[in-house]
Amino acid sequence: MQLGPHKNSFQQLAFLKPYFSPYRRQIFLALLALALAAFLVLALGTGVRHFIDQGFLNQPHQNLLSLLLVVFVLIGLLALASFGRTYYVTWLGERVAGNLRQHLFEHLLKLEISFFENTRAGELISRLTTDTGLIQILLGTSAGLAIRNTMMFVGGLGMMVVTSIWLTFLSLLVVPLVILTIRIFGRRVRRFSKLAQDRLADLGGYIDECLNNIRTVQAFTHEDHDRKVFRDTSRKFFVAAVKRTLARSLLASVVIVVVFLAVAGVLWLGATKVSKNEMTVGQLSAFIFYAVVVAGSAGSFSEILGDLHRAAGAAERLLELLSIQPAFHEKSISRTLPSVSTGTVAIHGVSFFYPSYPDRPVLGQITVSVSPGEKLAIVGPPGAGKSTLFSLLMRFYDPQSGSIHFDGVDIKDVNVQALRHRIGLVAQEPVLFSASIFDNILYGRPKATEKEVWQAADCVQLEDFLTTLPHGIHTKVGTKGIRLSGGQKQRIVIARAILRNPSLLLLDEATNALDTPSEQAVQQGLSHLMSTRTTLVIAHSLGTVLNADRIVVMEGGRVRAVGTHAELIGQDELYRRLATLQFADAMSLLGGKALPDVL
Ligand SMILES: Nc1ncnc2c1ncn2[C@@H]1O[C@H](COP(=O)(O)OP(=O)(O)OP(=O)(O)O)[C@@H](O)[C@H]1O
Repeated sequence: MQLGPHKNSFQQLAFLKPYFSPYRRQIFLALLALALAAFLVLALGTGVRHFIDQGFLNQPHQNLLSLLLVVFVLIGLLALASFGRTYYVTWLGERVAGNLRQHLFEHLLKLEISFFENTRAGELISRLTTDTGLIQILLGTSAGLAIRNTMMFVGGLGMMVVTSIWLTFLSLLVVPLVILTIRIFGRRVRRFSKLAQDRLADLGGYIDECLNNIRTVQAFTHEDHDRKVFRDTSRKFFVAAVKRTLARSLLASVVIVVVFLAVAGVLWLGATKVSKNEMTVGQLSAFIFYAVVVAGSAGSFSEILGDLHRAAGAAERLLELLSIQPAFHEKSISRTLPSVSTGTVAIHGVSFFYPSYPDRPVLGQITVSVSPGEKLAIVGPPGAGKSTLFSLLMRFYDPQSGSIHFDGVDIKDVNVQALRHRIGLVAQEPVLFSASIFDNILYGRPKATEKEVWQAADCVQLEDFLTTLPHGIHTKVGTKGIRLSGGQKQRIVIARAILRNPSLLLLDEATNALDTPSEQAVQQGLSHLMSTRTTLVIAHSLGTVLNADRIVVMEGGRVRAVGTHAELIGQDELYRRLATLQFADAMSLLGGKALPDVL
């Protein structure tokens, strides 16, 4: 699934509405503080008028002190209101952006595997951090400014009318000019904002891929190439960001020039009126004060609009993510798994192609049944579809035809998490998180006790290794377990599966040689894990196929033969070839005899 373009408009910001609903009290307090701050600024204008006309010009000694006192009280209240405004508006911005981020992350966790195959993690990280950051700036700063300035604009305009209707009329002539400027430049700001954000996401994606594969980068001395690609990508972002900033700066400066030219014109007209005694100095001063307030508010709208356009671009990108439907709907759940799990699997007539390659069938008419406690080995040449079968059992994908039953129930009818809860997948490549060994094992069943974690670690003979570590089982393994050897990693992921205690084990067997103590421990761990549950194992070693109850031979997405090792060696040409090629080393070691129980 590709993240595609979306219609861009301020209306998209409306998706934020539900995120505000739990915070009515804070919204009320923020609005109250905003209204009070705006009212007080406007009241200052009247203060200025009386200060000049009565206090300063006419009776300087009588009223000056009391007027000054009133102004001080107003300023004190203004400080209080400004504090409330800043605090509550910022609080709301942080809270809503945090909740949005949480919602997006939860949404991502529900999306199907194929989405992540087509979207780079770095791009998603950029959306979750930078884009929600832009929304946070809008809500935590710009929205407050917008409301305050709207109040000041409307209030200031009202006071201008009260002070001099004629001068107000003249001042308003400038408004259509301002609106036109905003429309012309605003569109450009929005376009370049989206572009800059897209380029930033590309940059994030590149950093993510490069740093995650740093060993390959260094091993292939790819640094120079990566430096160049990064510089080019970075330059594209810079160009887009500069275009955005240019459009934004032009918007701000043109609006400010237009507005303040108008103020200067009004000042000149007002001065003429004062000289003709048609207006008092106090009135003109108050008018100018209000005109500056109104002009300042109008001027700041261009800045706010810039933020709004940037946030609209971010909202568009976040909506693209949110509009992607999760793979599984609760509505499709019509059955529950039986309370006692036997681990039976019945695959019937399953055909499948990957959504990204609809013309390339990967599995065709697969029918296999696995009884409770049975060990079924799957063998076949590379690309036969063995791992794909595991992906279908895990419901990472759904087959286009046929059905898969687990514990007697069609897996399409049950809750996908309940299904996965009963399955333990041990992948060929051990996946570790940058946490301690203890936490990596606990990942299998987060509610397990410490004793149970230790028991799982004992099953894979981790004890000796743990004593060599500075913090024992609580030693951190580094990013992706970089500080551990391949065998140590494998033992930890097996311990994790042991702790999970699934009724069905899907094991993509590691191909490592079996001649070191570490790998013997891996095999013992696997043997412990397989002994008490239904197991499907993609087999790469002779030991595994010999110990399996049955072996399925796959080729080109189809089941070619099923039987025991002895049966297949006699009957199936491909199996014979696989056994002689793939298991040749082990067979030659034993002179062609069966291996002792290693599993
Ligand atoms: N995510 C994917 N998207 C598209 N095609 C895929 C995907 N994963 C695997 N394939 C294709 O599906 C086919 C079967 O792959 P699969 O990994 O199931 O084979 P396999 O038998 O497990 O191979 P191996 O033994 O090499 O691991 C291959 O042709 C592969 O290219």
